[in-house]
Amino acid sequence: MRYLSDILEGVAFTELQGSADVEISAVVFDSRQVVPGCMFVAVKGTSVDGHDYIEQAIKDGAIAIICEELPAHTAGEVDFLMVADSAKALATLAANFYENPSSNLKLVGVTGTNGKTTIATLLYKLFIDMGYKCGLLSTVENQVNGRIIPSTHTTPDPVALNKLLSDMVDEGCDYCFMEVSSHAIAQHRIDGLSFSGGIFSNLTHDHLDYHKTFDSYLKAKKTFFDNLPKSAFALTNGDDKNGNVMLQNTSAHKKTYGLKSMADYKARIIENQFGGLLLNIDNEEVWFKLVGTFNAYNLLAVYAAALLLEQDRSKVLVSLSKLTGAEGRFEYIVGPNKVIGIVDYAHTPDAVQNVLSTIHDIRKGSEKVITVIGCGGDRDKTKRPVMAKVASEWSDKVILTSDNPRTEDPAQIIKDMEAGIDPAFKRHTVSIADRREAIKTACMFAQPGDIILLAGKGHEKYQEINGVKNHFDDMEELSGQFNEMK
Ligand SMILES: CC(=O)N[C@H]1[C@@H](OP(=O)(O)OP(=O)(O)OC[C@H]2O[C@@H](n3ccc(=O)[nH]c3=O)[C@H](O)[C@@H]2O)O[C@H](CO)[C@@H](O)[C@@H]1O[C@H](C)C(=O)N[C@@H](C)C(=O)N[C@H](CCC(=O)O)C(=O)O
Ligand SMILES: Nc1ncnc2c1ncn2[C@@H]1O[C@H](COP(=O)(O)OP(=O)(O)OP(=O)(O)O)[C@@H](O)[C@H]1O
Ligand SMILES: N[C@H](CCC[C@H](N)C(=O)O)C(=O)O
Ligand SMILES: [Mg+2]
Repeated sequence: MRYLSDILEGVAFTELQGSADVEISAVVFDSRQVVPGCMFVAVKGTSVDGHDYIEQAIKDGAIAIICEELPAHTAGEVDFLMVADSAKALATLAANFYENPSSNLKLVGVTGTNGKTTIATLLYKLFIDMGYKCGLLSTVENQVNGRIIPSTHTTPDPVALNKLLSDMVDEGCDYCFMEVSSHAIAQHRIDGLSFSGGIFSNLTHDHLDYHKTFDSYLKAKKTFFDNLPKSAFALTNGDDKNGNVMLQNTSAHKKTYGLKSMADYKARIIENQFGGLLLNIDNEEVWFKLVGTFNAYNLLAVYAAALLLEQDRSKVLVSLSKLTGAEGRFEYIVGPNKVIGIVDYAHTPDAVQNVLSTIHDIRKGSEKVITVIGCGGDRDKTKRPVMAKVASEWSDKVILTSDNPRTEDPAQIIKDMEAGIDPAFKRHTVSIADRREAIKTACMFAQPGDIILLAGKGHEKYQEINGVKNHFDDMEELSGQFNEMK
């Protein structure tokens, strides 16, 4: 139990009706989760306004209400607190409720369009391998020192987030590595957290449905670095066009990594093959299990962050060289006739281009590349034609299919994709809305040694159609097909 007065610390409220001397059982921002004695925070959302649920929350037992506007009737035993921005207040309230767990951990946030899961997961695995107790908050899963907690978002809401951090503190964790999505920054999910470091991977086209313009997407990412404390490090990819923009207004220690530009942490690719990467990293040659130029960046970011967290350089390299990447990121299996099947989470134009150019770099000769790809429904529509264009130009055959159509018509999403394909590449393209059939067809097309890329769903274990998540797993489908081909 916590007192309202404790939870209000640092919250700039403009009006308080009632007494701050009451015990609060929970902080809740969804009326459907109200429990007796809780505080209900009314947040204006993208589809509805939490203020419309205040009455329901009180009926169900909320005893304190945080809101931007007072409802018409405020009589009764309930406390009302007015704030200028409920979403911002929610983050502070949640952190206070759980006694600011982030200040008892070394918390490192990773942001950027692509690579967040890979970098955060590698850091988690690395620090566990070096003997620390750690936490991980990622798209694939959350972990509290080895205990897996399924994740619903890349970055959880402030209440779930602080609860997870508090569990990490209770279990004696030293570090937490977390992904910081642009939605989370814009929605103040991470406000009030105390970061020891921030890492930027890259910025390319994604989420313009939500941020509207590339500039506001960039500004959201930059806010994370603007708000880092002086004691933290701000580590950026110096080779990315916007890498240095991220650090312009931060007061944290500025550090860079890169393969091309002048940087504090440098690496050079010596070998890039299916078996892994040989990097010259700070003048030492080391083999890593991950594949592709983009993973050279991810590995270098992890190496640099570990050094900034004062870890021993040679221990870091030894551990890092043993690690595999995150689930569903460039995971491959070899089928009959040496056909290679790759499952990857590329769901942006840049990621599709990176993964396909990697395949081109590492294939041995004239093997054909067959790509199965779709685009999410109810998400950025402008990336659809671009992803299809990139896939068609970098593959010998493309099968356009579904990837979580959500509430949209799968055929329309495929049409949006087809619009991006140059007529010269159309004859290499087929459209099969059913992803299972699309994967089966790719396997049928494959000649000995060919490479099949299943892009976009990575670790996901479902296909979301009309609000229903049906079990679907690209790797399971692929290995099933390979077994049938035997
Ligand atoms: C667009 C978006 O990000 N939406 C997030 C947002 O919901 P919202 O603003 O739409 O909420 P809303 O439905 O309008 O409701 C407003 C308020 O009323 C409350 N409410 C609503 C109904 C009710 O009966 N009672 C009630 O109290 C809600 O709890 C909420 O507080 O706040 C919710 C609570 O934190 C999130 O769950 C929700 O994520 C949705 C489900 C989502 O799909 N988000 C994706 C796009 C996202 O966040 N993705 C990023 C990663 C992207 C990447 O990987 O790069 C992520 O971090 O996961
Ligand atoms: N550093 C990188 N640069 C460009 N592309 C990358 C990079 N790292 C990974 N990718 C590509 O992007 C895909 C997603 O990688 P990852 O899951 O690590 O990114 P993410 O930023 O966590 O994505 P999300 O925003 O969906 O959570 C990978 O499967 C790969 O195709
Ligand atoms: N986490 C990201 C990627 C989803 C990838 C793809 N499978 C889709 O459903 O669009 C998002 O929410 O945009
Ligand atoms: Mg991720």
